[in-house]
Amino acid sequence: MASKKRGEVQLQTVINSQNLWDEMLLNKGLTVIDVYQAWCGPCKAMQNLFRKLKTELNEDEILHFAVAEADSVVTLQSFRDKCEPVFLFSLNGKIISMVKGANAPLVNGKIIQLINEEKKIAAGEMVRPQYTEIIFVDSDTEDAAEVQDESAEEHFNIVIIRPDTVHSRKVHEIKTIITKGGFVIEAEDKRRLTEEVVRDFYSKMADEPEFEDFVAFMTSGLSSILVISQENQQAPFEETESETQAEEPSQDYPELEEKVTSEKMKKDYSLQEYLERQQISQFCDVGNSINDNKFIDIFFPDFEKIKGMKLEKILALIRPGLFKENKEDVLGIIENEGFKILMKRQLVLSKEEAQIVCKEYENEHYFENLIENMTSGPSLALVLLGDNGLEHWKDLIGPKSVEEARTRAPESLCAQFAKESLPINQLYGSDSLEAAKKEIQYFFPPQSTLALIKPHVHDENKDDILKIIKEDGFEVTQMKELLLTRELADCIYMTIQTKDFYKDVLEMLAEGPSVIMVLTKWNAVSEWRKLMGPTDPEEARLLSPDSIRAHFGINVLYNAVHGASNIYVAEENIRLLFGELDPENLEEN
Ligand SMILES: Nc1ncnc2c1ncn2[C@@H]1O[C@H](COP(=O)(O)OP(=O)(O)OP(=O)(O)O)[C@@H](O)[C@H]1O
Repeated sequence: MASKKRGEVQLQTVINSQNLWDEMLLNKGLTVIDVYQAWCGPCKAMQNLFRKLKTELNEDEILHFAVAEADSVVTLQSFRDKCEPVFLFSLNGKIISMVKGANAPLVNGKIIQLINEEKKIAAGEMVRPQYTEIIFVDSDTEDAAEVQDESAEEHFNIVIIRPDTVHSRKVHEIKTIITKGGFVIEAEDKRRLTEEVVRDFYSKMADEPEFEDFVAFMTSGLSSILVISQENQQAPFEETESETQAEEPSQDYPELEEKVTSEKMKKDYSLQEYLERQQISQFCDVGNSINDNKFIDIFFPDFEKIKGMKLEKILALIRPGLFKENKEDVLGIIENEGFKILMKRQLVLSKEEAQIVCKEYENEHYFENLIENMTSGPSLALVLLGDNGLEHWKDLIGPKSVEEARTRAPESLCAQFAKESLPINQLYGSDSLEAAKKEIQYFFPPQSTLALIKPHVHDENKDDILKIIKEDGFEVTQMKELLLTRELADCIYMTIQTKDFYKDVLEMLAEGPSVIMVLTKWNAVSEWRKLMGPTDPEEARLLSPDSIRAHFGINVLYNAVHGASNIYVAEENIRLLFGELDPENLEEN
């Protein structure tokens, strides 16, 4: 190590015994520990970064740096005889993170993130996150793989598609361009961003003169949020062996930073670069990878569960014979198999409809009989959503004929629920995803309704209501916040203008902005009225306890939500508040 100049404050505490390690754990705040081997010394290249951070952050009370010799500290025995540098992050005595390799940008980002969090926690602005403590195990054992290594973590990018782009219905187009570029959309949702989230996500722009207007714009309507990963992507920041070996202790930090940064930029930048090349970067914003995990937690709390899933929507049909006798058994099996029933419709098929769902039997001698049977009583059409839904449903229902099912797939629903009257599978499923799309459109033609969340509903309850709406299979096609003028209120509440209580309704609407939405789903007008529940929340709590008014309504005036009374009013109000909507591909956005 270079000799210290007289008077120079020591940057890193040296830990070369277990006692000193235990003492270090008593540090308040964050301690960044460079674990080194006696034969090669600590990572000189990173010392410049630490020096810079120490000066810039000026947080000596809560930011400490240390070097620890793996051979002298029992706790660090799993790091002995390794040539790769390792950086540990100890927060108030607990090792909560680790970076392998001299990855300057990652270490830099981690320190800034943890120090900012410590400051916010001290100021009472945030609750301390639940970090998992890293327990070191001998690297020769299999358990070693369980140690959390930030450098080898999977990385995902958050992309926010701006409200004006969602409003002009370009989301589908943008998603198609993104997937054509080899990127995978791991999760997506549409929501109105809160001011806090916008300020945090776009914090780099905070000093720009028009930032306040930008915040107002970004919170004005629905944004579309995507989590993106790149197929076959090498984990970002993961260094190859040659890169690691090239990092000699004698190297200068600026060169190293440049090398690692350019590596980071190359991988991290590719999505941004691709969006720019495709000329769509003005419609959407890519998060910075240091914060992306935090925003994934905010937007998709169950991301760990859904990532990697191939959620597919298909049309399924329970034919008349089975519907009549075993409907409940089959619905139970469907739910047990992990499918979500998005829509359900009991209908007596027309001849034309029966031909669609019996196409695979058109050359069979019993085809005429089959069509007759199919049109003789009610069937149940379902829209199912499931992981790998298309194949899963095909496997579950089995072959198209009972004979084949009995020999080849006796466990299948076809064999289990065979009816002697017809030799065919009593269950139908779409043959491909393209066919599913067409069939769903045919059997469940989308309809739109106007919905409103009234001004008295608190922000957190608005989010809960939106969640309920989406879980009920509605697509939130449009959304904005608006203070309803007398003129607009008169149009929305045309039928109650002569009632005594109308003046109370006007006063209630004038209390603040309402959230105005276009909700799209099959039979949307009546489905939304069903989800809202009876006008009076008291009655709702008795008769429809799961309804929105039962949960969020206070009294008959402050009853949380409104819905158009019929399709004509819905269409007229949507036109008034949002202009003409393209009826094509309503579910595509
Ligand atoms: N008796 C009343 N006193 C005060 N306000 C009322 C009363 N009846 C209805 N309202 C208010 O007027 C709104 C419109 O009344 P309407 O009879 O059309 O009920 P609705 O169709 O269930 O509700 P909405 O039209 O809001 O979906 C109600 O949502 C409620 O806020």
